[in-house]
Amino acid sequence: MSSKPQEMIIVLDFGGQYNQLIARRIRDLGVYSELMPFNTPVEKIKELNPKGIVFSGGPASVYLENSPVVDTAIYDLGLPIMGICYGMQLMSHQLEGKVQRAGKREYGKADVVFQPDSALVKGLESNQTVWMSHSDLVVETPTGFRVDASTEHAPIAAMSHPEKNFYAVQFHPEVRHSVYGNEMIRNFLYEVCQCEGNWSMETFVEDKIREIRDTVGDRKVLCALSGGVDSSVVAALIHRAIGDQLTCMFIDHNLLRKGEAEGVMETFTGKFDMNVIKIDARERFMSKLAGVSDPEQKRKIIGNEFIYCFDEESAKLGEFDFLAQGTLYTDIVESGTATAETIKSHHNVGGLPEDMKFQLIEPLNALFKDEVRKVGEELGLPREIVWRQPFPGPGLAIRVLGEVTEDKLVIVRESDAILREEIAKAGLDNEIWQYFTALPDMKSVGVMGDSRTYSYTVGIRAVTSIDGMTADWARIPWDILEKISVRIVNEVENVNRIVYDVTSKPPATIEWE
Ligand SMILES: Nc1ncnc2c1ncn2[C@@H]1O[C@H](COP(=O)(O)OP(=O)(O)OP(=O)(O)O)[C@@H](O)[C@H]1O
Ligand SMILES: O=c1[nH]c(=O)c2[nH+]cn([C@@H]3O[C@H](COP(=O)(O)O)[C@@H](O)[C@H]3O)c2[nH]1
Ligand SMILES: NC(=O)CC[C@H](N)C(=O)O
Ligand SMILES: [Mg+2]
Repeated sequence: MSSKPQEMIIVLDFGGQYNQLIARRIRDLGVYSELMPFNTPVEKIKELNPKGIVFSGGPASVYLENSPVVDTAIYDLGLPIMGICYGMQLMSHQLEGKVQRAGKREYGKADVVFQPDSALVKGLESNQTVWMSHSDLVVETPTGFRVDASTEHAPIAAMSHPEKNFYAVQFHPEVRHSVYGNEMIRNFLYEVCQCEGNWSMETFVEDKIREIRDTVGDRKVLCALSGGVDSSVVAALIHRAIGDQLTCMFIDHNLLRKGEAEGVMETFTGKFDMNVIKIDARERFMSKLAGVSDPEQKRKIIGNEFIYCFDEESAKLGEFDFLAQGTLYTDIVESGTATAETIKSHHNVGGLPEDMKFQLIEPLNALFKDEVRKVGEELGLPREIVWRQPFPGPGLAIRVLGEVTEDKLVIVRESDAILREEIAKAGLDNEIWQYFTALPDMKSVGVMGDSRTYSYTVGIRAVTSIDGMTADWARIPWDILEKISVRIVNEVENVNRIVYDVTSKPPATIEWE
């Protein structure tokens, strides 16, 4: 499901770190935008009928063999194009300008001077601070292009072909350090692409509802419901679209937090007028996980088992052609794409079995968590669902490092419950984005009641974030950490040591597996 009835800007992805931010900024400026692989066929682009295209940054060098390129037919579509960093270099290279390695690399802030009549800086100051990250440079513009801006080390820091509506910048307008970056993107959207700006969460909801109705017709949809933000929003959206053609299925795989199974059923059967079924799949997940300790293998087993479970259980209820999931863009990019490396296979993307028969409905798959929360608010979902902390589908299985056993699950479940209780008591639950305990496969020596212990260490992880793509460790006050530590060691058996994870993402990730 990716047909877009509205104005759209396509961002072609050349593998840069900030690419997802480009699409994000464009949406924030009121125009729908999606990131797509750089090799998306021109035919597909034409079909989507975008108002313009952005070429993103990326780590490659255009003058080397096998670097990613676009089909040159793209330049003949008559569409505005904006090239950013690698995107600028590519435009220059393919239109027969010249790119070479720079004498001096530029990383970080740079002062750029624009020609005041460039469309990108309409209404803005010509002297600006921008953020650079490159070691190659355009040294000759292609025929018909003009130089729009320079920095000390980059005489061609921006260029354009105004008749063709091609614009290119060596710096990164999508990052906040580029002071007028957002305004330059706005100028590209509204001055160059002549967008109207008809995208908002409200129109997003309307479009998705229409799209779901068109796709589903009178058939039935099974929604994988975890009670988390994403699947709750998906369920509400689909319910609005097709009413009781929707059945939600919540799986208890024995990897849930304390009280979660009961809590989710209570919320959904009490507050919503939806069909929600709980499946007890504790046995089957545990038996499949027995003896497995590799994180990726665990994730794939869980992803597969989810689908087999949905398949078998839904067959008992009738015929379901569609499976709806709360997949977000983050899940997709971390699972690995044509250009992005696999960081971890999210169960709902990289963990799906090849022989799956359902057709997927994933209305949120271009969005980030904070955008999904806005959709949830737009749909009128209760605060406690919209602002719930994320909980991964593979659940406690990726918080018990190595092999998952009942004994170890008890330790994470109980310690997590204490952590959550204390964080709530301290009133920190709205400030901290996600918080949980993890059980590294590690024992150490302690002394309790004059006796030697040789027991497990529990790790506390708490992070602040906006979208889960990057995160910082939360500065929980020491006295609260102390309370949590004392309670866990006293109340959870087989634990004699607590550590606090003080790494951000990157270089770590939020979950430990
Ligand atoms: N226990 C479960 N039962 C049924 N479906 C699940 C379960 N856990 C996860 N899923 C499915 O996998 C998807 C991805 O999980 P994920 O944790 O990213 O999203 P979420 O649980 O909806 O939201 P949140 O990120 O807030 O936890 C869910 O949206 C849901 O469709
Ligand atoms: O549904 C999910 N299925 C998964 O397989 C999965 N792995 C990580 N997460 C959640 O994603 C966010 C980013 O996690 P990481 O920094 O650990 O990659 C964090 O919020 C994680 O809890 C998952 N969610
Ligand atoms: N950030 C980028 O897009 C870098 C592009 C190119 N590899 C350079 O170093 O100049
Ligand atoms: Mg979840």
